[in-house]
This record gives sequence, structure tokens and C-alpha cells, in this order.
Amino acid sequence: MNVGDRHYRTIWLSDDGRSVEIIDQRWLPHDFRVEKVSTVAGIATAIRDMWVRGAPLIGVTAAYGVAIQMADDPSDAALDGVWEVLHETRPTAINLRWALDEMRNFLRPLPSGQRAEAAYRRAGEIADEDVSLNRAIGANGLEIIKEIVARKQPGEPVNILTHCNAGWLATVDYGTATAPIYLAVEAGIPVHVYVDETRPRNQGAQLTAWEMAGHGVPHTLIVDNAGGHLMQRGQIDMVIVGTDRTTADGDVCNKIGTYLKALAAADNDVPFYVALPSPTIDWTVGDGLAEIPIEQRSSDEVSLVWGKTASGEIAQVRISPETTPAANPAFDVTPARLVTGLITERGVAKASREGLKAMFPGR
Ligand SMILES: CSC[C@H]1O[C@H](OP(=O)(O)O)[C@H](O)[C@@H]1O
Repeated sequence: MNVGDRHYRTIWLSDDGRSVEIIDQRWLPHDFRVEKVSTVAGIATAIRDMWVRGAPLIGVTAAYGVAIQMADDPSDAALDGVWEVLHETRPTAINLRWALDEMRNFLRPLPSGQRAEAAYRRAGEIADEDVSLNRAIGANGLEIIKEIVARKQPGEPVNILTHCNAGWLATVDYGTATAPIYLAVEAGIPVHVYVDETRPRNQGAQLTAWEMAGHGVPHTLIVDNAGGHLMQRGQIDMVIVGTDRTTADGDVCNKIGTYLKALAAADNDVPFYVALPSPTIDWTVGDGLAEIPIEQRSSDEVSLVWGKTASGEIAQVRISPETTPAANPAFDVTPARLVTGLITERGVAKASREGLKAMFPGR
């Protein structure tokens, strides 16, 4: 998307043809920093410490990590080694394993001397495919927004609530949950987005709000606990969120707090949509609650918060007593029964095994 008057993706190949450059999302919205990453260890750190985050972007970053490894050592042992190193960086987003499997299965049959060039080519294709998938998700989600706006008074915006950041910053470009929003704005359809701050890492307050402001999307930041209240008062027309892993039965794993939004939406008859590209579907898992590993992140993310001081310094402050322990599950699972529809690149699927198989008959 555009940052000022320049178009950016979240990750791109450096001029040296070996390293990648990424937007280091830890410093947004206060500082726009680009980092060059040239080693597998650097890629692992960037994923684990959330310089880059968001399921599709994590996958693409790992794909480039494999290419960087192949440029250094294209052996079978190195190919297996980089798979292991990057796979253990974050456990929940299925796109990480999907991309690592995609790269290893593609490279394994090739002579080692051809692997580096092929790996960079394939990683670039996966990045380009992500952009295409997200635009298709946007077009399919836009149809839902059009149906809602047709039922409203002329000029009255469609009020959309989103949780966390499933925006262009979570992907290579366009985002998943935000893609329909961006296409609606481009089509001149009035929308307004309620942005959940999304404690504890505040991806909504820091990233989604920055995206909305940068793209001229009317939006309002709210605390995570306000969404149900707004739904009770008819102020939300639909919810669109992303996902880090959706099961073959339509259970949706996403940022912590998503499940509570789905409960409130169900209680208030608010349509609850999940936007996802097909690589985010884990066809090997049915029961998300029982089978999806939930990442437990540092308690410091709960007890400390980043912000900009009055003097302009980006700093961290403590919000709880030093002695107070904190738990930090980073994701939760929304059962398929609470999901109105899964907005995929092929269309809107029912959140069920039958619905997904109808959309992806080859699976
Ligand atoms: C389009 S996937 C975005 C998804 O990833 C986020 O998690 P994290 O910021 O921890 O990588 C969040 O669950 C978003 O919905």
C-alpha cells in the first residue's frame, strides 16, 4: 500500500539479490523503519520477535529465509535445517509450515546447484500470489459490503469492526480483512471501521489505525471490551477478522479476543466474517480447540506497554506491579458455529467441512 506517496510491500528482495528488506512493524505508528535481513538467524529473529507478523507475511518471510539458506548452503541437510529453525519460531500460524513445506517440496528434487536461484524465484512467486489472493478476497468481501450498504440510508456508512491487524501489514499487500475495506473505499462506498486496540501487543491501535489513517479510511479506535457494547446498540453492521489457522471444519484460530467478539456478534445477530487465503486452511485439522497449538508469549507483553512519550521518545512503561505474574495466550479459537462465512479468494464459504470442500473440491 502507499506510505505517503510511495508504494510499499511489507517485504521485498534487496538490490543485492540475496537479502530481503522488511518494514519493522515494532516501531509503528511512531517510526517507519526498514530493516535489511541477510541471514537465516536474522529471518528467525524477525519472525519470532514480530518485526514482521501476520500469518501470510510470516509464511513469505520464511520462504525467503529458505532462499537465503540455499544461497549459503544448498545441501539437503541445510534444507532440512532451515525448515526446523524457522518452523519453531512461532507455532500457531499455519502459513509458516505451509510456506516451508512448499519451498522444501519444490527444492528437494532439484540439483543443489540450481536450488538458490529456484528458491528466490519461488519465494517471489509466493509473495506475488499472496497479493493476488488478497485482492480476490477483497472483491468477494466487497460484495457483502455492497449488500449491507444497499439496506442503509444513502450516504450512511457500513460500520465494520475488526480485531487485531489483518491488514496489508499482516500480508505482502492489501491484507485479508482489510482488502474488502480498501476496495470499498476505492469504489466510493461509505465505510467506517471500528478498530479494536487488541491488547496486549496493540496491533489494532498501532498498526490497523496507522493503515486506516494512511489510506483515508474513516475509523475509530476502541478498547477491546467496547465491541459488544456497540453491537448491542446496533452500531456494528458486520465484523471482519483475519485468521492464523482455520481448520477443515471451519474453526477459526485468530488473535486473542476474537472468540469474545464472535460471541457478542452471535448474541446480537451481527454477521461475523473471517477473511483468509487458502494457505491459511489447515486441512489436516478438524477440531481447532483440541488441535491448534496456541502460542504463549512473554508476560512482559502484558505487564509492559510501548508508546511515545511527550518528548517524542519511543519507550516502554510498566502498567502492573513488578511482582504480579501475567499470562499471555496470543490466540484463541472461534468455533465454526459462530462464523457467518469464510471470505476466501474463490468466494464466501460456509464455515463447515462441506462448505470448504465445495469451495476447494480438490482438497
Ligand atoms: C492475515 S493474518 C493476521 C493475523 O495475524 C495476527 O497475529 P500476529 O500479529 O500475532 O502475527 C492476528 O491474529 C491477525 O488476525
